[in-house]
Amino acid sequence: MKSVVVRFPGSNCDEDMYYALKDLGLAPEFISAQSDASLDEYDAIFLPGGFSYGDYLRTGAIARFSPIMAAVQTAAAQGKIVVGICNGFQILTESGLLPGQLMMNEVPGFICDETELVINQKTSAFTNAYTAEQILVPVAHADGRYYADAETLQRLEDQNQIVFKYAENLNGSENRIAGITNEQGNVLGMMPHPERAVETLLGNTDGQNFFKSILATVAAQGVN
Ligand SMILES: NC(=O)CC[C@H](N)C(=O)O
Repeated sequence: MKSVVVRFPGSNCDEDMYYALKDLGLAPEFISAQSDASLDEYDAIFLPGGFSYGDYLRTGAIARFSPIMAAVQTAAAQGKIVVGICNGFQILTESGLLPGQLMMNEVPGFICDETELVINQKTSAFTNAYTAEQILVPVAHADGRYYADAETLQRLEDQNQIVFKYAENLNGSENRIAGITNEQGNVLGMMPHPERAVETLLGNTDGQNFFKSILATVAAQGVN
């Protein structure tokens, strides 16, 4: 398989993401958000964390107009794996690829910590390799409070689109939501950072199975 990490002006988790993908066999490349190239050659597309366009206006609100986003929309519609971590999640909601919105944390301020996540959907494209009920994953955000209207929240619950929930609600997210997919299950956004939990030397490998799940999903689609 081949994967790609999209670099926006202000991305700062792009190298971490690239390292995790490379280490775990997802064969990444980088592409600039300013590119209008096609993403046809890639099986999975990753929008990393950071502060695209300085978080001005609203997080992700400017980045979603980047030239590359047309190809990201196409890839998502084709059923390819599209992942947005943290600022990437914010860009995906602003793009309309995922429902809802990321708002300022309930207690305003930047949270930099590790947090327990409940794996709420074990069979998703992003969690199928996990056997654990909960995993420990780093978080680093000021605008991580997931918000959607009651009808949308009910639909997310009913259609099993809530993949990760916070064990303890650290930012005031509705329904303790930490990560969701689209209806088709191929586009995922999450605020915590699995790419920062893949290295024994750094003391946490709970993120590895996130990437192994994607590898298994792409392999099941018939891609080597
Ligand atoms: N680590 C990140 O991606 C930060 C996301 C975003 N800029 C926020 O503070 O909420």
